[in-house]
Amino acid sequence: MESRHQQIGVKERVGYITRVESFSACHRLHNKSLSDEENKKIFGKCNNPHGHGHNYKVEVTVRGKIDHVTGMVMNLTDLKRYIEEAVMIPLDHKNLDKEVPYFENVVSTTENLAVYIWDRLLKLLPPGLLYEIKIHETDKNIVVYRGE
Ligand SMILES: Nc1nc2c(c(=O)[nH]1)N=C([C@H](O)[C@H](O)COP(=O)(O)OP(=O)(O)OP(=O)(O)O)CN2
Ligand SMILES: [Zn+2]
Repeated sequence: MESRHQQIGVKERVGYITRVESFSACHRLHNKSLSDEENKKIFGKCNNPHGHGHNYKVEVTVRGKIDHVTGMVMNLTDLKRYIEEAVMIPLDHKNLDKEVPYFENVVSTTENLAVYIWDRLLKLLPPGLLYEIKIHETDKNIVVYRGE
């Protein structure tokens, strides 16, 4: 069904808005179902038993219609609250493998971190808005996940 604005010929426009947050965490790349030798071979220095840390930067992008009344896809203040709940509270200053139950049996790669964040945000955001999670693990290592 056409909205009132479509009926009177006002063009519907779609926008993408992004909120960026940073958090610090430590981890170790290790798969419990593999031997120590296999883990060492696959993950190399990142399998060091004492772990290592990152200052992760997360970019959360939502996509949706720009509302004619508010001028917004969604209020960035609301997005900030959702990211606080889905990302900052569970992950900031945490040992991912030991303090985040999800990673007990899931290797804490940045790909899996992006899936974790996607799944948590999907439960909080209004339906159909979440578009992309981009994580900068380092300045050189960047992962994108779009829910596929
Ligand atoms: N596909 C993936 N590969 C790797 C991941 C990952 O999450 N997904 N993670 C790591 C390590 O966690 C590691 O911290 C990255 O190390 P490194 O490549 O050494 O990081 P830098 O780019 O900062 O190092 P430079 O020495 O400056 O190149 C490994 N692989
Ligand atoms: Zn790492």
